[in-house]
Amino acid sequence: MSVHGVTGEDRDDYTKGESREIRLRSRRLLLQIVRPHRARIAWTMLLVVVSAGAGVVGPAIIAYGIDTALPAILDGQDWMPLWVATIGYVVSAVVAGVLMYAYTVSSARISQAVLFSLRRRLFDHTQRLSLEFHEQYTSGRIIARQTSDLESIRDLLDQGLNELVRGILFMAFTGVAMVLLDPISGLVLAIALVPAILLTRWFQQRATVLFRETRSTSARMIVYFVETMTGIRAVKAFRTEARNDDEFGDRVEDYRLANHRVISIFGIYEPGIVAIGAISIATIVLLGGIRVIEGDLAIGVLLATALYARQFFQPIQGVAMFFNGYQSASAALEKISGVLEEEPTVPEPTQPQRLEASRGRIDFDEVRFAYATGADVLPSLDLHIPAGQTVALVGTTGAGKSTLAKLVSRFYDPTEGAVRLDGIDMRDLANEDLRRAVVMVTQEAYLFSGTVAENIALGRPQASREEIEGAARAVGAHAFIAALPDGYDTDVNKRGGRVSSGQRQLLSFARAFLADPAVLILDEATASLDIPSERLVQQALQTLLADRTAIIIAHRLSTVSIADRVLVMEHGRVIEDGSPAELIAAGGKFAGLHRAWRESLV
Ligand SMILES: Nc1ncnc2c1ncn2[C@@H]1O[C@H](COP(=O)(O)OP(=O)(O)OP(=O)(O)O)[C@@H](O)[C@H]1O
Repeated sequence: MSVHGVTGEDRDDYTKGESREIRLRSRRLLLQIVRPHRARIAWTMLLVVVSAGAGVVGPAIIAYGIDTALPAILDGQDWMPLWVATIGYVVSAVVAGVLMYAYTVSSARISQAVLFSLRRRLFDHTQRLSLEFHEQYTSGRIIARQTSDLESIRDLLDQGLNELVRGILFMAFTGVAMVLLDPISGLVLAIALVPAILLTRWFQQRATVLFRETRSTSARMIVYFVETMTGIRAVKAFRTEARNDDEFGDRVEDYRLANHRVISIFGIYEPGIVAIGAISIATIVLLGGIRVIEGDLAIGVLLATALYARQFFQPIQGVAMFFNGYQSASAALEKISGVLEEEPTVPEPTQPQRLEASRGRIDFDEVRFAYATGADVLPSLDLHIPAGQTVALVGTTGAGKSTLAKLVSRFYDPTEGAVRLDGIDMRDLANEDLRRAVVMVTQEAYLFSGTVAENIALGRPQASREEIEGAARAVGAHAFIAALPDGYDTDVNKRGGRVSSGQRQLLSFARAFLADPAVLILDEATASLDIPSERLVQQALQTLLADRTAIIIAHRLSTVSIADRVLVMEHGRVIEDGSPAELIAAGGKFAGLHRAWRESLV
């Protein structure tokens, strides 16, 4: 099975080769992102090495103070060594502090830069991917990639990595200082390290399982929350609140239990490490004390080794925690690298043909089309639409009307045959020209956050305010916009800026009017409007469709009357094709539909 891109993302039964492929992919991504910061990384490493070194000399200076500086004063009134020890201690502490500050700032800069570029790349790339990808890879998963996945990488970079590097260096330097000062105490510490490592391994293994459980229970909880709230209308309509409460309660309880189990292993691990530390300090003090009494060890060295032993175990928990953060961050990076590996299924041509001013002729030449997941939706379509014609598509649900429209907008490419605009195969057409020539107005008439004017201006970003108003007037939207609290500057998401579904349609018509494409595809909204709104929308439509090629997926038969030509579709084939009057006269399927509609009106 393939693990390319997002395929197999939800599987947890990867073979060794597949896991390796995924690991390599995310490592490649990491290297690409980190490469521009090589110089800063080297500098940051230098800072942390020197600061950890400076942080470790303190106890050694104390040993020097006690064993050398104090006797010098007592024996010969020589205060110099004590001054050296005091100043040395202060200087090392200040140097360690300043370098630590520089290290923290510098490493934070790197992690911010890495996150920033990852975030941007992910956004750019996801946006560029074709509709086919988005129709399969749900928005919930895209959101998870941009939020929780990036956050777990951020956590690792911000805290985990810092602690790991600093902690390991600190332990290494402390261990070396210990061996240099007093090899016997160093040996005690080395022996104590064995149970500490065993305990840490046990903790890590348990924690891996338990942290995975907290992540998946939390994801289940969030998914349920999002699903319920996005489907709030259905929840209200079917009164499912109580059942949802129970379901959500179960998920919260699972999450609580998972957290509880995590806390209980911390309850064993942390005191365990403290106890190992305490026992090793006691042993060092006991063995050292005996040697001090026997005159084999200086008292200052004993104190220093005890201090070293105490600080030796401090970073170990941070290091253990790093590996947990690392696991979730690397899983996140693997998923993100999968999304970034996806290629647009509708690629831009490498040598695009330019089409400065499209006239709007559309040809389907022997087109066969099937979605990646299924059988032929359009088995064989030969359709020619001259420039300027208004074509209405009617037919049963699932007949392939939207699919035909998606091919004209080049959201998909045909499986066989070609779709041409003014004789040019769409696959060869420059993206920019295609987007200018063909505009699709979808059913939901989506409004982005921003003002009414900004929403209309999406059709042509450089349009002036006069042109925006002109477009609104042309489609009959000016009157209601002017009545909004701030007119064209009303925020569509704020109170008072809420617009009705008919008004929403008029705004999307104004947007399309401003874009002024040669070909307009319109997926008519299914929601029925009241009669005055419907009349308004019909009038707006007539203005919008004048002088351009139009393909309307007609859900309202009233719309069909303004079409030059009607195509009746069934199972991906055009079964009737002609002007509305011709089809009514022919007495076929359309005539039947039309009769039923006429009768429903009276
Ligand atoms: N993204 C997709 N992936 C796989 N199959 C799809 C996809 N979109 C549509 N289909 C299938 O293609 C067929 C045609 O769908 P299409 O949406 O073109 O029909 P339609 O005529 O527009 O229907 P409706 O009037 O209900 O919108 C259907 O059988 C549908 O299940």
